[in-house]
Amino acid sequence: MAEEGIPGRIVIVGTGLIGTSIALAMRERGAEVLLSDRDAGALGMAVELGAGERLPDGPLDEPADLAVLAVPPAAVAVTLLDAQKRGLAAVYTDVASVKALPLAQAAELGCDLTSYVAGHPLAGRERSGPAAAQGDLFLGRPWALCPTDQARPEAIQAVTALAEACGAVPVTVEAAEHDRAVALVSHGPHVVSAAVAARLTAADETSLGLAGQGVRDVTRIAASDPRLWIGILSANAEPVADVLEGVATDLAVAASLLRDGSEGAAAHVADLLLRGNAGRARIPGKHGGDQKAYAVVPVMIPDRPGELAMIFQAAGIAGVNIEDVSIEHSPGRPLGVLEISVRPEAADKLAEELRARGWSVPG
Ligand SMILES: NC(=O)c1ccc[n+]([C@@H]2O[C@H](COP(=O)([O-])OP(=O)(O)OC[C@H]3O[C@@H](n4cnc5c(N)ncnc54)[C@H](O)[C@@H]3O)[C@@H](O)[C@H]2O)c1
Ligand SMILES: O=C(O)C(=O)C[C@]1(C(=O)O)C=C[C@@H](O)C=C1
Repeated sequence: MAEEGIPGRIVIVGTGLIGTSIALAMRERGAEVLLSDRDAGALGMAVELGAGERLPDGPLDEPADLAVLAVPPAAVAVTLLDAQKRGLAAVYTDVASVKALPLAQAAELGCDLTSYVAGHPLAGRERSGPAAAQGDLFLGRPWALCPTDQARPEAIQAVTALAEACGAVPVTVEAAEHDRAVALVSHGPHVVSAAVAARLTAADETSLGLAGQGVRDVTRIAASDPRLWIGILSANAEPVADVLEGVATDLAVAASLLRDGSEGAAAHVADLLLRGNAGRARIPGKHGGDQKAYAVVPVMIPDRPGELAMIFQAAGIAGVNIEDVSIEHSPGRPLGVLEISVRPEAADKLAEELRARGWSVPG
């Protein structure tokens, strides 16, 4: 039974990262979720993850409260038209990272704009597909809503309730203003991250071997799906180009000042760094609660076959559920660091079990 005040029956079209994350969040609130994707593999995996049931091919016995279109920006308007023709839901929303173009396309195709409220959760990951989905992805994050003048109040209310039920903070903003804003805080930074990461394609082994956390932080989002992102960037081309030109100017000036080498030049470069400090400080903290915080147990692992399996088995024997793992390799070294994320209350137990079995667990 769905909690009161939330859309109780939802259709999700597009069971990738965002669609499946919304589905998981809404399932946790007791909603009935019907899933659809043109990719049978993505759909099957979302169902297996417990995100919901398959949407039947034929008509529904009664329309769902809400349909969420979690498809790439270029597919939003056609998907909306199709969903409305099928009468899938009383209210429709999407999650695309750009808003003005899909809205214009929806109007051009003759979609019903009274039941449609465009949306965009400002939360995501550098990985695509249902396997990367997380039910707590949206906790405390802004969720932009861009209702047109034609949107019915009940439609706005239903989409607001979806965002809130996912733990996000709804922010109403006009579509063109949204697109300029995300060019600055999301799309521009994405290209800058890609440009920094692209320098590494020609890097030699010595340089790569010296990579620390700084370059990993700056390039995390450069690992994202280029097909999705070219669609986002080209649908928001002018605002993104404006941001990139500003960044390019700062970089060109910094390069020429560094070559100059004088004290005065260094002071000018320092000015860019200070502006960087000031800009970074202006990014607000998240509005609400944090995503689940896990404790990380680091384990030094010898580069030997079967080592990971034995560690996972030891965690199982200790009764500790592993939430996530990552491996830090030091190129050319016989040891790596396995970082095991577990619930904070389980961290000591796991560390003790692993130490007792001979592994080195620093800290
Ligand atoms: N990735 C992020 O960080 C992020 C964050 C917020 C919003 N968004 C937006 O969310 C949307 C989905 O992105 P994602 O990261 O989940 O991508 P994804 O690639 O993980 O998932 C997209 C899914 O849509 C399906 N799809 C594509 N066209 C379809 C169609 N016509 N009908 C049915 N299914 C279709 C694909 O098969 C895929 O399973 C995009 O519009 C994106 O701009 C992405
Ligand atoms: O954190 C990430 O990996 C993201 O890509 C998230 C991010 C962002 O730039 O904040 C990217 C695009 C989306 O439209 C919304 C969120």
